[in-house]
Amino acid sequence: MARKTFVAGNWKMNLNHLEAIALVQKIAFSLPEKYYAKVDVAVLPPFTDIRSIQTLVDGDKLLLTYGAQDLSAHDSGAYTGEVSGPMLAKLGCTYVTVGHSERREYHGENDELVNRKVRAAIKHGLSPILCVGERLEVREAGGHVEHGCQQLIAGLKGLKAEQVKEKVVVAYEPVWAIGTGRVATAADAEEVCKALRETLADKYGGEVAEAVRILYGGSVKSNNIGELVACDNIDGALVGGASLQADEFTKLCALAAGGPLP
Ligand SMILES: O=C[C@H](O)COP(=O)(O)O
Repeated sequence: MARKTFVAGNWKMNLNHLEAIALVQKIAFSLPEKYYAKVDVAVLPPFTDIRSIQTLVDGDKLLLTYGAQDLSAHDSGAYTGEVSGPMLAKLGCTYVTVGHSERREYHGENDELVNRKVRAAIKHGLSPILCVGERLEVREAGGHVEHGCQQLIAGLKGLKAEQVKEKVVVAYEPVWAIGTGRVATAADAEEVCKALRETLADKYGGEVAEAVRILYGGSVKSNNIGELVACDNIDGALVGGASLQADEFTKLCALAAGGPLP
């Protein structure tokens, strides 16, 4: 079964709820419905924007989906500042990124916590977008493939093959390519994405490995999305900066769908 291309826009800590509405409206207006047959499109805004986007998507019956950038490992309770899986599910979120390198680096998230968050997401019906990827020194030492595969195994610990197959999305994001304009070559990205898929096959079987979508993230733009999705093991992109501009993001999604440009 062919995997459907997936483009997710990680807005990071940008755009208030009014700006969020404006951006989603522009994307919805610019990307005709026919493209959604070939590409799934999601936006991942800050928590404060999600209710507004839910209202817009439901009201206008938009085909675009949405999710969050993080969730708590806990369901509820005395965890000041945290947002839980049940809260996100109630807001109609489909996806939640887990283990983004900015969470690992600035919030001290380790593989054990990332795994608890992945399991929390699945428990509440959300699809975790599990982010893995190496820092520059790891790549320069030649440890990038092993590093990504280890993070993948640790992040999925305790999950059943069926849960991985049905719910998990993997994003390979080399830290040195995020927000730097320094995109990994398609061959660099494919090398790791292929190894991630082989790791899934070893652990969960070929059927699961063939079903799971593996995205590349790190300075993806309309001028490089084509060569990335042309790779056998790259099923789309987790897009940061370029997802904040409606024209660029729309163009990128259309190209991921195989074109033509709208
Ligand atoms: O989650 C998205 C990635 O961190 C990539 O961000 P970027 O496209 O701005 O490099």
